[in-house]
Amino acid sequence: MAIYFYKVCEPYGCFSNFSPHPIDIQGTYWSTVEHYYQAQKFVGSANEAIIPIIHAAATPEQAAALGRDRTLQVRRDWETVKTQIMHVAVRQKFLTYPDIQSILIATGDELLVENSPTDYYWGCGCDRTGQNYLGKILMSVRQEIRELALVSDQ
Ligand SMILES: Nc1nc(O)c(N)c(N[C@@H]2O[C@H](COP(=O)(O)O)[C@@H](O)[C@H]2O)n1
Repeated sequence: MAIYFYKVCEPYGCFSNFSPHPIDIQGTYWSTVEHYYQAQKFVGSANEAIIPIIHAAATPEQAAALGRDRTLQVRRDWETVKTQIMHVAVRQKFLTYPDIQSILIATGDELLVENSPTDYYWGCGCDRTGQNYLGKILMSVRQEIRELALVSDQ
C-alpha cells in the first residue's frame, strides 16, 4: 500500500521538506530542507543577495515564498541541478536524525508519495499523475541507508 504524506502535522509529516529538522550542509546550518532547497535556486545568480534572507526566514513557508518570488531570476542550471540538490538535502536530514530514519526504514518497500494537490514535479498533484520526485528521492535515500547499515554490520 502506498504511503501518502504532505502536511507536517499529519502522519509521516517528517517526510515533508517543511518538517522542523535542521541540516548542516558543508558547514552551514539550515532550519529545514526547504530553506536550503529554496536558497540554492539563487547560487551564482544575479539575485544571490536573497540567499541570506531565505536562510534567516522564520518558517519554511516564508522560505518557500521568497524562493518562489517570480520577480527574482533563478540560476541558469536550476532545472538540471534541482533534483540532485534536493537528494543531498533529504539524505542529510535522514542521516542526521535517527528517529525519523527509523520511520523511513520502517516503511519497507512501500511506495512513498508526496500528496501535494498543486505540485506535479515533487508531488503527485491533485489527480495523482505527478512525477513524485520527492517520494522517489525518499525511496532512494531509504535504500542508501539500508545499504550503509549492511556495510556497517560487516
Ligand atoms: N508543504 C508544502 N507546501 C507546498 O505549497 C508545496 N509546494 C510543498 N511541496 C514542496 O515544495 C517544494 C517545491 O517548491 P518549488 O515549487 O520548487 O518552489 C518542495 O520541497 C516540495 O516538496 N509542500
